[in-house]
Amino acid sequence: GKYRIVMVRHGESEWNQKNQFCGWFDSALSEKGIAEAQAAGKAIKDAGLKFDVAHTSVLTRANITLDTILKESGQPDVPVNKSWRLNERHYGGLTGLNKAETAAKYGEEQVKIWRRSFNTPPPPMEPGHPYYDVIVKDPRYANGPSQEEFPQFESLELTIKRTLPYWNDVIIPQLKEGKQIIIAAHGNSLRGIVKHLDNLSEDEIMALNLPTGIPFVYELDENFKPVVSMKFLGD
Ligand SMILES: CC(=O)Oc1ccccc1S(=O)(=O)Nc1cc2c(c(O)c1O)C(=O)c1ccccc1C2=O
Repeated sequence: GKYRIVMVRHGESEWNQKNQFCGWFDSALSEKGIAEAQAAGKAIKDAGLKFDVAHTSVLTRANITLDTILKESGQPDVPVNKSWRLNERHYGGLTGLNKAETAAKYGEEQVKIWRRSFNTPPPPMEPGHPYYDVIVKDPRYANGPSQEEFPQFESLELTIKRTLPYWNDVIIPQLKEGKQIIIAAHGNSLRGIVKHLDNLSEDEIMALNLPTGIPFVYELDENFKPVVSMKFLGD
């Protein structure tokens, strides 16, 4: 196709390891997550993929995944653009809870509803929540979102709604300039891009769980329609 773009979901974080909702909390990569990022870098190197620019969220687990990939593939100086719009979904008041705590606090039925809902949000993260201040006051959000539009929770629908402007207003123009791009982001922000590219339904995108640390390639035609969808490296 006329255009090609590489994307990768960051590796396991320390909170993933404990089955805790992470969302906008800045959890580090676990040892396994670091190893996944190194393997991703090797796959990129073996595929001979070179980039002019890289995009990622403002969350460390995605940033380190990207840095590791760029270093492992011998291109440490690729300029990196960070945006909150590529952040993971904000799990609101569930942030930090694990499976048992979530079920204990809200009941299995509510969890089942949340799991299969595209537009039902989790409860808000209110001031006083253990992670409210560390997230809302993080200087990384100096360039947005503004205090008024700062999310206290996100449904998958809301996550996709704030990720797609980045695709349309930043990525597409750079593709048009002929730039080779890699995006290192999160399961739900990448779902937004994939749903848009492949015109997937709400149910189809909710059924898609992108694997961590395995880069995938899209080849797009002149209208940015996929001619190759989600080709995983190493396949
Ligand atoms: C694999 C796993 O243990 O997932 C966890 C982790 C923390 C809490 C609950 C669970 S669970 O086993 O109930 N599974 C589980 C639970 C949930 C979700 C989900 O995708 C999922 O897989 C959501 O997307 C989700 C989205 C928005 C609110 C709640 C949930 C939720 O409660």
